[in-house]
This record gives sequence, C-alpha cells and structure tokens, in this order.
Amino acid sequence: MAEASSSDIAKDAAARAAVALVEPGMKLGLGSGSTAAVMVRRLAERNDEEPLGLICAATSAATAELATSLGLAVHELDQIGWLDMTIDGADEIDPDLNLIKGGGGALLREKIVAMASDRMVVIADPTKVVEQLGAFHLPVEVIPFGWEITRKLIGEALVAEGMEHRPILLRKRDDTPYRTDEGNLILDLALEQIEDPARLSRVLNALPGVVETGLFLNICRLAIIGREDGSTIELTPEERG
Ligand SMILES: O=C(CO)[C@H](O)[C@H](O)COP(=O)(O)O
Repeated sequence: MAEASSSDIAKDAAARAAVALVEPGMKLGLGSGSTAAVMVRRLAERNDEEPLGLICAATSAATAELATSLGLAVHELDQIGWLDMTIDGADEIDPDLNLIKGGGGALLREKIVAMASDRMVVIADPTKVVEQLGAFHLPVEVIPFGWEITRKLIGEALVAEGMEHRPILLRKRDDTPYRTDEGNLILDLALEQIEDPARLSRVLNALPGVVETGLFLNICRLAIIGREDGSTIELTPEERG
C-alpha cells in the first residue's frame, strides 16, 4: 500500500478533530473536496462503531453519493431545515477566517449549506492558510446564458475597481466546460491578491449573470488545521484581537 503523504496526514488529522465535534442526533452539513471526503469517511467509521443518528445534508452530488455509500443518512436540505454544523474544506483561509472556496466547483451549494448552519467548521492542511486571499484563482459561478457577456462585465468591473487581473478563464474538465451540480459554469479569476474581499463580493454579486462567488466572508467561526505530524491547531477570528 502507498505510504500516506504529509498532506494526507494533515487532512486526516483535521478531519478526525472535526468529527470529534459531532454530537449524536446532529443535523450536519457535509462539505466537498478531498479533505471533506476524508472527514465523511471518518464520520462514517465513527457512526459504524457508535450509531449517531445523524441527519446529513450534502454540498454536492459527489459527497451525497460517498456519504450514502458509507451508510450515512443524507437528505435534501429543505427536508431537514436548519443544520447544527457544517464541516467543509477550503482553498484559502485568511486571518479573519474569510475563505476562498470552489476549487472543486461546489461553491454554491457549499455556501447555501454553510449559511443554513449554526456553525461552519473548516478543515484544511497548512498550505491553505494565507495572510491575504487571492493567490488561489477565485471561482465565480455564472449562468450559461450570455456567459461571455458576464465574463466581459466581470472584467470591466475589476478594471473599474483598479484590480489587476489576468484573462478570466472558463473552467474546463476534459476539454469541455465544467458544469456545476446546478448546471452552471465557473469562471476562474486570477487576481493575485484581494485587498477588500467584502467590496469585491458586492461588486461581483451585483452583476446579473453571476450566481455566487467563492468568497465566504464572516461565515466560518472555526478552522481546524491539520499538521504533518498528525497534530492540529484551531484558528478562530477572535484570536486576531
Ligand atoms: O470548495 C471546495 C469545493 O468546491 C473544497 O472544499 C476546496 O476546493 C478544498 O478542496 P480540497 O480539500 O480537495 O483541497
């Protein structure tokens, strides 16, 4: 069997620590991406040992399939209503626990599920922790109708904001446009740095073809960062002082 990489160890440590926060009977949001998938596996293991009576909502079709295959009860979000906690990964985490998400293309459902939760807990390896958001390309979900016009409008809005950017790329998978679970497209914005995430979020969300951005601002209250030695550290926005 292949040896676990340091990144695998870190993801697993964060996932285990988050699963330890889960209480019996919880209504739980399950994130998407490789770190969230590790968490779903660890959660299912715990549930096998000690049935927890969880009711889960998934942030993507892939997560729903994984969780269901492992014996977790997955329901539509609207059937559940409000969630106690959502555990998800992230692409970047800044000191205020503002996030860039959507590297896996599930940002819209991820944001809806996170905002329908009392608490969003993010799990990640140390490479995701940054001083300022923006090195990771910012995913923006847009509707397919007129997407090239939407891309042009986004470019113009960025210029009007004085933001340098490289060409805005339509996300592709196997050479064809990537479609989200909602059938939308994703534009990836290479911005290098985002000085004012709240302003950028407002500007982008004001454009008609934009469905949602990967900026998750003031949503996450706890980030669990796994380390290569299997330990974890917990970050909260308050620590910033
Ligand atoms: O936002 C996401 C998917 O839309 C993921 O949570 C994010 O991309 C992190 O993924 P990974 O854990 O594989 O690095």
